[in-house]
Amino acid sequence: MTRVIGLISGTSVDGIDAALVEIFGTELDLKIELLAGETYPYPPALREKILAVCANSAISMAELAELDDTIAQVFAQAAQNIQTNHPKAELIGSHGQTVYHRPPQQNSLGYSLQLGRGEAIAQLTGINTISNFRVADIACGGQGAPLVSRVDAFLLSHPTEHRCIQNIGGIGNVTYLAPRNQENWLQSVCGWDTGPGNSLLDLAVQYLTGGSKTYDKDGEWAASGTPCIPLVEYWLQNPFFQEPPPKSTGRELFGVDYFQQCLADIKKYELSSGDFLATLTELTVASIVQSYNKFLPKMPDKVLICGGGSRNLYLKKRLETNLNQKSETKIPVLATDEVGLSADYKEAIAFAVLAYWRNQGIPGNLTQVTGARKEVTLGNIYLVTDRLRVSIES
Ligand SMILES: Nc1ncnc2c1ncn2[C@@H]1O[C@H](COP(=O)(O)OP(=O)(O)OP(=O)(O)O)[C@@H](O)[C@H]1O
Ligand SMILES: CC(=O)N[C@H]1[C@@H]2OC[C@@H](O2)[C@@H](O)[C@@H]1O[C@H](C)C(=O)O
Repeated sequence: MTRVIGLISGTSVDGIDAALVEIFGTELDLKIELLAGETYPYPPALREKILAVCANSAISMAELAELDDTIAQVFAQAAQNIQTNHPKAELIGSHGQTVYHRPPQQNSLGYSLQLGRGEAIAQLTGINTISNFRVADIACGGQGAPLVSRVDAFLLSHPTEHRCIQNIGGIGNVTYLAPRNQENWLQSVCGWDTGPGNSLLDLAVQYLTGGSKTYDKDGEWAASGTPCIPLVEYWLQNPFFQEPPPKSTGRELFGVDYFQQCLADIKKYELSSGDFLATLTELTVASIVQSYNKFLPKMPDKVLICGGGSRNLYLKKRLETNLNQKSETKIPVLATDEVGLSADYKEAIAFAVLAYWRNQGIPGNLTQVTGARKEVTLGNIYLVTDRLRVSIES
């Protein structure tokens, strides 16, 4: 057993998800025990700065260095806090904070930058730390995302059920899992970014409330409105939604500029604020279901949702309705908690597992998901215990 801390702050930039887990086995026998899970909100000024950088505001190299170190410090503090009243962890897997993601183009590699450098976290915590998970996959021509699919496969596949594991964070991403009893089940895993999760919804709530609210709690505001389907159908014409996998995205596409365009588009319709939020929710839901209909080998028996959007009751209801519009048999939408894996901390758990695999030389990517030429171990290892130095001193 290895005790590992997983750390991540995603595209919602709402805070650091920390998970303290005990990990057993390797792949087919992989098991995890969640000892503690917590979200540590960013200080408001730091969140503002990160969101500005994510929205492409220019910063100097000195400001970039300072931001990288500040994020490393708050990540290190989260690692210390999550261990309170628990035995010390042996390893940290830190995703860091994505501030820029550029999928590979025709003849050029992708690029993905996560701030909160692992070498600083290692020194601040005194715990061996693994970070920078995306670059090895990108160097092999991959998208560098989504990386949770291999972890989903070994933690959430079922002997006989076809499952979709749908993350609804700032951005949405899916992993399709064929039954484990099926021959070559691992090779038949697929996955991709589906498009906006909560990113546009959050921007809309912040716009409508002058910043006094940052999200639509439980989807109550959207539930008071009616989605404008013609607008959703117009937005779904965006090339991203037609693009076959492998594909990844971020706030670079579904961020502030896209939101401003949505605002301009609604001017032609007399939408209430509830209608506007219902319509943005419908875009998230319709982009998910359309990608299943277009790119899955078959529709799943069950959809398991995770990420903050899994708490949005209106979104969950609309997803279930949309999924079952054409389906003969009812496809239930459940939170991953229902199958024993925390919907809130699944991504943090995933990076704990990816670090654990890196430490054992086990690859972390699935080439059929990211499009990388080969499977590779993911992450840079930063050691604080140097065996050589100990042997010289002793
Ligand atoms: N009770 C709730 N009701 C509705 N929405 C919620 C609720 N709690 C959280 N959310 C939504 O979830 C978002 C945060 O989700 P999450 O932490 O999964 O995003 P993330 O991990 O940063 O994104 P990504 O997975 O794209 O990196 C919030 O910004 C909010 O929109
Ligand atoms: C560059 C980046 O941070 N991408 C995120 C984003 O947020 C959701 C989706 O897009 C996913 O592909 C990815 O993160 C998760 C943890 C992943 O790599 O699986």
